[in-house]
Order: sequence, then C-alpha cells, then structure tokens
Amino acid sequence: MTRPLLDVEGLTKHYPVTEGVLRNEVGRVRAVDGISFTVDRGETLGLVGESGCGKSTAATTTLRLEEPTDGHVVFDGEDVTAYDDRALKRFRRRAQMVFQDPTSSFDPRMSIGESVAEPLRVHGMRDRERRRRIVGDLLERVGLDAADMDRYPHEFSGGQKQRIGLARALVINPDLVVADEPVSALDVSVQADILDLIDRLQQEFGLAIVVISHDMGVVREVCDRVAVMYLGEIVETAPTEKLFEDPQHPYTRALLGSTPVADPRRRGQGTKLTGDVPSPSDPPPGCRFHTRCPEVIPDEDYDLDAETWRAVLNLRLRAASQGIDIEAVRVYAAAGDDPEAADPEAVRAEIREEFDLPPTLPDPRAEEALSGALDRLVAGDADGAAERLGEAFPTVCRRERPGLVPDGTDLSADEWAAIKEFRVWIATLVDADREVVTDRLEARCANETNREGSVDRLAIRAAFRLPEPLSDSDADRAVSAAVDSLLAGRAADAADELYDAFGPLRESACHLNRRE
Ligand SMILES: Nc1ncnc2c1ncn2[C@@H]1O[C@H](COP(=O)(O)OP(=O)(O)OP(=O)(O)O)[C@@H](O)[C@H]1O
Repeated sequence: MTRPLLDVEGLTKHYPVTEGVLRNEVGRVRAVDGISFTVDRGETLGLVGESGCGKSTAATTTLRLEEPTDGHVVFDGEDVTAYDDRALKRFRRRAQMVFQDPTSSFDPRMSIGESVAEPLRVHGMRDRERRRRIVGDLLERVGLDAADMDRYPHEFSGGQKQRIGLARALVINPDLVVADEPVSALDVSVQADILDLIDRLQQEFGLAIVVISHDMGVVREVCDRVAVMYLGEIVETAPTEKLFEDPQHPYTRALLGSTPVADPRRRGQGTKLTGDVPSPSDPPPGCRFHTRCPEVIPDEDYDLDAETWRAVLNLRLRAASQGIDIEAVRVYAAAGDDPEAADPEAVRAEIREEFDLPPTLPDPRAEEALSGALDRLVAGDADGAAERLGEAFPTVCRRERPGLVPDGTDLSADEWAAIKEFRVWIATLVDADREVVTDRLEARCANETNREGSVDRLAIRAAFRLPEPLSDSDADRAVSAAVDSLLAGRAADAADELYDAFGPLRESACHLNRRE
C-alpha cells in the first residue's frame, strides 16, 4: 500500500493579537500558514527551521493538541480535524508527542514507572502487574533497567530522562511519534546516543516519526526526508541526502551555510544567515525570505552582482520601515562638529558604508536612482527616499508569492496545490462505501454540475480547480484516472492512483527554480 500514514494539507494556525479590555482583534500571528506534508509508515520526517518559524505549532496542531485555524490532517484515512472527543482520544493512543525538556515533562512525585505507565492507565489498562511488565520491558528497550521503574525523576540524568520520555511515548504502541527538539536540551555528549536510540526504535517498532529541530545536523542523522520551514511556510521538502547534497531553496542553502560541517570539502558552502526572522504577525509580501535572502533576484534591467543587489534592497527595506535615523547619521558624519553643518557628501558616504554599498554602483542607472534617493534622505525627506527606492529597485521576490512546485514535473504551483487538496479530500473516503463517496462528491461539486444536474469529470475538475489538461501530461493522466475512479465510487482506487503518481516528491518554493 502506498498511502501515507499522515497527510497534512493546508494546515494553518493563526493566533489572534488582541488589545484593550474588550480584547478586540487587532492582528494575527501567522504561526503556521498553509503547510502540507506527508509521512509514510516507518518513515522519519524532519521539520527544520530557525526558532520561531512555526515548527512546534505545526506539531501541536497536527496532533490537535491545539485547534488548527484551517487545513486538513488525514491520519490513516480519517480526518483528524473532524474528530469528536471520543475519536480524538483514540487518535491520541496512536499519535504521541515527545517534548524537548525531559525534566519538566515528568511529575517529580511520581516514580518513573508510574509516569511511563500513566498512558496505559488513562487508556483503561487496570491490571497493575501487567502495566509493570510492559514498563519494565520498555525501559530495557530504551537502554535502562527494568528495576529503574521504582526510582524518581531527579535520580536520572537529562539523557536518561529523554530515554524515559521515549519509553512513555511508546508504551501504548503508537503508529506516529512527534519528537519536538528531542535532543536540544541535552549535553552534546549524549545527543548522538539519543538519536541512535530514536533510529533503532523507529526500526524496531515500525514507527512513523516526525522530528522537529532547528539543527540541520540532527535531521541529517535520523531523518529519511526533510521539510524546511520558514516563517510559517514550508519552502522545500526533499529526501535527506538530496537536501544536503543539492539544496534547492536559498533558505535551505543559507541554513546549511550556517551549520558547522565536519567535512572540509563542504565548508563554506552557502552563505551565512544574517538578520532577524521578521515577525509572523506581519510577514513580508511575496517570498517571505526575500528580506534576508542572499540570492534575492535582481531586476533584469540592472547589471549588479548578488551582494550589491542585496545591499541595495537592505537600504530599500530599511527606508520603507522608516528605520534610518538620519539625525544620528549626521552626528556620526560630523565627527564632533555641529551635526547640522555635516557635509552632505559625508552623510551619504556614511549611509553607503552602513549598508555595505560601494561609493558608486557599477550600473549607472542604478547609481542615479540610488543617489537620488540618498539626496532625499539627507534632505530629511524619508518618505520620498523610500518611494524612490521602492520604484527604482523592484524584485519579483517581493512582488509575487512563490508556491511549492514539485521537481521533475511541469506542474505549476497552483496545479500542485490543487492536486494535494484533491488527494487529501479523497484520502478521507478510502474506507467509505460507494453511496457515501457519491453523496460527498455531489455535495462538493454542487455548484459545478452539468446541464442535466449531475456530476461529471468536468464538474470534479472545476470543483477542485484542476485545469484540463494539467501542464504535465503524466500528472494529468494520474488525475484523470483518479477522477474516473471517483465517479465510479471507488475512492480507494482514486487515492492509490494519486499517491502512486505523486509519492513524496521533491518540492521547493522559489522564483529561481520556476519554469517560465
Ligand atoms: N499561543 C500563542 N499565541 C501567540 N503567538 C504564539 C503562540 N504560540 C506560538 N506563537 C508564535 O508563533 C510563532 C511560531 O512559534 P513556534 O513555537 O511554533 O515556533 P518554533 O519554530 O517551534 O520555535 P522554537 O524552536 O523557538 O519553539 C512564534 O512567533 C511564536 O511567538
């Protein structure tokens, strides 16, 4: 069977930002903003990215420890987002979470045997001796002693506690474990042991695991596939080796460039990440990474290298956010003399230096625009300067938001997004009988029916925004076959057709990789 255990599609979590006693909503933190990924049985997927990019929120909303704002989570053919309390309790048996800090995740008054056995008790196993047998066996499997079960958390080291945390997650035989930064609170000396243990347990128990980490080294060690997150979005997914050998997204390259690598041949590969992650309550337009991207695409009319273009855009961004304190620059340029009398040329030079801009840009048209903007800045017209820079230095990276496109196909980002939505919708019907499939299909396609009022191929294509034909002929064939199966009420076949054709594909979201 090729269907994944977990199919997450368009998952979104926005936290409201409120103000005043009436708690009026004045904004939203877009912690997770429409991410999609799959996890196969027995597979380890890494979710990697800098702090604050939404990894933990992705985990807690996938497991419905928090309610998602939007999107679907399909687990073994069931829509987790539609579960009632009972179904959710069943799901919690099958999908477990391991937290970063092993110390705070244990009750200091409970022996670790009681802690590990707690999920068994909660889920109804009353026989104490049986619980102790299971716990003893598991403690041994994670490298501790069965006799340790009568000891208390403070008697164990951080690494041992993380082993106990893993035992507790495994005690009710889950199919999926989500481990949030499983080693980042541990001494470097024991991190490798815990990663080895995760690897071993994954094989022994045939688990699907999602490992969340900010550390590329950790995901490389244990993951089969990796999804890279930036500011609430997934920007690239790829099998681990491919991701490290040939990263497609500039953010992945920058993350790799910021990770110390043991292999001297790979040292210095990529560029270091600079600047802070922008706030998820006001993410940049277009590609969210464009404000920091070392490879941000230059306007084609200019002849400027990547570094200079980055420097010009940094000035543009700072000017737009009113972040240039021209009075302070004047004080600096005056070097102890009256700032009001500071030489405008020296002030301009100071700004250029601050932004790593050369004294003259090599492209005359770009130089003209830049010096015009600098003149306005020096004259105290910050708005005019920002406007001039905004007009003169456009980039597609700011103008258009790139969606994920799969490698090796001609699909557009919109087509690929539509296929994933179609697939996850079908995935919730694989166990349904024909009438149910037909009813659901009719409801979904109600606005698209043909003249006779019935659902046909075109109606399904229209309802799921699947153009006919798709830009990629193989993809079109697979989608057509799935549509036919669906019309015949065979949802399981339709799902298989789509998962077979679009198994975990390599994807990335960057204008650089876009086919014209
Ligand atoms: N309950 C909440 N209310 C408002 N904002 C939140 C809430 N929880 C998380 N956030 C914000 O959502 C964003 C994503 O947070 P999240 O913890 O998911 O990121 P992360 O990648 O796991 O980071 P870290 O590794 O630091 O935990 C952050 O900006 C965070 O401040």
